[in-house]
Amino acid sequence: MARYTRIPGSIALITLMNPPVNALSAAVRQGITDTVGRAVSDPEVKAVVLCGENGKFCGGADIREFAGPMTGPPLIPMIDAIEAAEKPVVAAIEGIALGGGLELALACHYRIAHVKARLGLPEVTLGLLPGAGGTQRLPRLIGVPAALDLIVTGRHVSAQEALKLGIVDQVTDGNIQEVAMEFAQSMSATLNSRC
Ligand SMILES: CC/C=C\C/C=C/C(=O)SCCNC(=O)CCNC(=O)[C@H](O)C(C)(C)COP(=O)(O)OP(=O)(O)OC[C@H]1O[C@@H](n2cnc3c(N)ncnc32)[C@H](O)[C@@H]1OP(=O)(O)O
Repeated sequence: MARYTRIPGSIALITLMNPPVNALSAAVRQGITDTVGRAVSDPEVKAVVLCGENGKFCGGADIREFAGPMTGPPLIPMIDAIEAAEKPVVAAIEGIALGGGLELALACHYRIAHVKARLGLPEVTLGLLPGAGGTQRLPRLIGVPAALDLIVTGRHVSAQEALKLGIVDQVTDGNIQEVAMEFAQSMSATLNSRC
């Protein structure tokens, strides 16, 4: 599931809700698809913030659904729709952004991480390769050698290392949602002043 909240000041806050790690279950993918569509089509919304409930952004694919048939919206079109949104979309990364969770964040236009967050593409530890754009978006963002290191080792990086590598735009020890919403607001103001 994903909760949609309209924040005064023209921000839509989308919160992933799937305890314990807000993994991308069929219901979460459906929730993201629906709420992003709602935010994009609402003329009052100028920017979008994507976050996870209970201090965790997203743990990636829901490993509890691996045994069954795939249901719900596929991941790639959902992620591509975020990248294609004509309003700034900011990922507010707290706790973890792993696997498909990091791929989701990479499709956002900006990423803000809490200082204690960890990011990574651990697919290789499951015998997989990142399949939702991570092998394209990460090298474009940080270069091939650094991206390859993360993809083939599956190691997690701290928020500070992610900042140094260029995966995230800002690190904060403050309230991640408030910082991300302020950032989104200023990005939308900058974009609007240029139009
Ligand atoms: C539809 C998309 C299809 C494909 C593209 C995407 C592919 C991927 O995303 S592959 C990557 C999937 N994610 C992972 O491999 C992460 C695996 N988890 C971890 O590394 C760790 O659990 C953690 C770092 C997320 C948390 O570690 P820690 O704090 O030490 O806690 P636990 O390991 O004890 O886990 C707590 C709790 O969370 C459950 N859990 C963890 N990850 C997932 C997940 N991806 N899906 C569902 N549930 C997850 C874990 O089982 C524990 O549950 P219980 O407390 O009930 O045992």
